[in-house]
Amino acid sequence: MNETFDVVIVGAGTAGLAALREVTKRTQNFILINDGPWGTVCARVGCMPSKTLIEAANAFHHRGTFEEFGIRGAGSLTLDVAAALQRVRRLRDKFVASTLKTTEALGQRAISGRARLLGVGRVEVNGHELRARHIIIATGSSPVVPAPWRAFGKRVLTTDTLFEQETLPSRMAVIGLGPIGVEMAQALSRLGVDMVAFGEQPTIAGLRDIRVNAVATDLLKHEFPLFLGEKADLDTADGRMRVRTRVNETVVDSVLVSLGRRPNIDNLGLETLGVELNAQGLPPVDRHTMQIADIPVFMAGDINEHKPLLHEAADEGHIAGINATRAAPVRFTRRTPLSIVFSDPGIAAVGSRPSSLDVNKTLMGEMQFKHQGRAMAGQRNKGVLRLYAQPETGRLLGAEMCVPAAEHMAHLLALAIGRSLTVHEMLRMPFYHPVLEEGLRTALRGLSKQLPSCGESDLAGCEAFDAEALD
Ligand SMILES: Cc1cc2nc3c(=O)[nH]c(=O)nc-3n(C[C@H](O)[C@H](O)[C@H](O)COP(=O)(O)OP(=O)(O)OC[C@H]3O[C@@H](n4cnc5c(N)ncnc54)[C@H](O)[C@@H]3O)c2cc1C
Ligand SMILES: NC(=O)c1ccc[n+]([C@@H]2O[C@H](COP(=O)([O-])OP(=O)(O)OC[C@H]3O[C@@H](n4cnc5c(N)ncnc54)[C@H](O)[C@@H]3O)[C@@H](O)[C@H]2O)c1
Repeated sequence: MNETFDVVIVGAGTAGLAALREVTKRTQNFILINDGPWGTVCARVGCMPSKTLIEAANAFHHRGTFEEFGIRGAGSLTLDVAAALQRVRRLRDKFVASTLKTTEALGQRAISGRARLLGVGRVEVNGHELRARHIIIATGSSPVVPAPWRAFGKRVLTTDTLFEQETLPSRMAVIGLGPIGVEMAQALSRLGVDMVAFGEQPTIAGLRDIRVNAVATDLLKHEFPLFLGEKADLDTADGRMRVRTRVNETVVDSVLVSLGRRPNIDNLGLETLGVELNAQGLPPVDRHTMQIADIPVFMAGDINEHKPLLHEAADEGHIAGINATRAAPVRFTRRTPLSIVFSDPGIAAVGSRPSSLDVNKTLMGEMQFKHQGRAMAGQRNKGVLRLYAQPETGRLLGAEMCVPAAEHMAHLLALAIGRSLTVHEMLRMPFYHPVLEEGLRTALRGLSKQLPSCGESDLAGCEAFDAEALD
């Protein structure tokens, strides 16, 4: 191929597909290159199969609430693990098929192969050199597995292999308690695996608020042993796999390694771009344009390590796709930070993180869900929600939580924070009764008490009854 393409997109994950959508609106002179299976990490081995497995685990786990509801016979319910895993793969295949529709229609403009950059405007794939006016790099990330651990073969699982299992081992360890470790350790435990989990940090699931972290870790510890604050390593004891920390050791059949993910940059040729690379081997990327330095190369999605989340990858592909087809890049305002971990209760963080706020200059509001009426009715009365606000203006800055319906609460708060709403403006919103959001209102009222009071004719000043049935 001697022609020069307007755009070459490297990587057909969520970021690459979002870029493709924008590029195809502006030019048909493009190439999309993908190494390995098509269908995106999200649909194949990420968000979707993990959430499908979690749903099965939670459905079975809820039998533990039946007796209290007066439903008898829960003790005789059994789980067909193989069938649950088959369902994960069946749905996974549908999810993957839905992502393939766009790329299958591309014909020769979609190339399977491992791309390597040869310089600005030059990409090599399958032994051929392609020329491009603009390049979008969206090669994603892969699970970190320490080299010595690979010697354990199939006994070491990652989320790349977990959903392919026909059945589950009896005893497992999860090592690494970021979002993936927490979600999978709880799900596997609820599916009947004898679980033990290890995290190097004192916090789990990316939480920064130590009060929320304390509640979240305590809730998980009721389900399986959790060892925090120590790095774990693997070795062998009498031919069996052993997980060791400085203070603990335990023998398991298998390990799910969730130590984090590293950008797919091996042999990608980033060094040929003529820009300085950081210690991780990554170039500087402007998160408002997705451009690398001032060269016609863009980098979107998990590869750039900004925020390895699906909606951020999609936004970054969108930005890169538009900017790779323009003479001068447009600067985009990024969205309010939002992350959700699909544990039960859910864990979420919105807006400014407590670690970035001056605690002496920030108001804190808190709600413990133990006494929240609607949560009690559904046997979901666990967890804590914490809100942060600016004292001078009463503006809501951020929130962290481990509460029932965290995913919905977090979206409501993201809207409020994105619109710069104040505590009193939020308290003017109607709160239906009885809903879990009344717990959010209690936390807002806690903040309101620390602010100058609103006028007598203002419904934001309507106070709590301090009664489980009414708040
Ligand atoms: C288990 C798990 C659960 C998750 N759950 C959630 C969740 O609930 N919510 C959420 O927001 N996020 C979640 N994520 C994160 C989310 O899946 C990612 O942020 C997102 O998929 C990243 O998309 P991407 O386009 O950057 O990369 P990918 O989808 O990984 O796409 C990159 C593509 O580039 C290809 N490639 C790599 N190198 C080359 C090369 N040299 N040449 C050509 N092609 C190449 C890869 O093979 C791949 O096909 C989860 C991730 C995992 C692993
Ligand atoms: N619900 C979601 O949004 C969701 C779900 C899953 C994944 N993701 C995305 O995928 C990314 C990767 O997730 P992750 O959980 O694998 O990575 P992570 O980097 O968030 O967490 C990995 C954890 O493993 C710990 N660790 C590393 N080495 C260790 C050792 N030897 N012993 C014990 N602990 C060790 C680290 O300290 C860290 O806390 C996340 O950052 C997230 O953006 C999102």
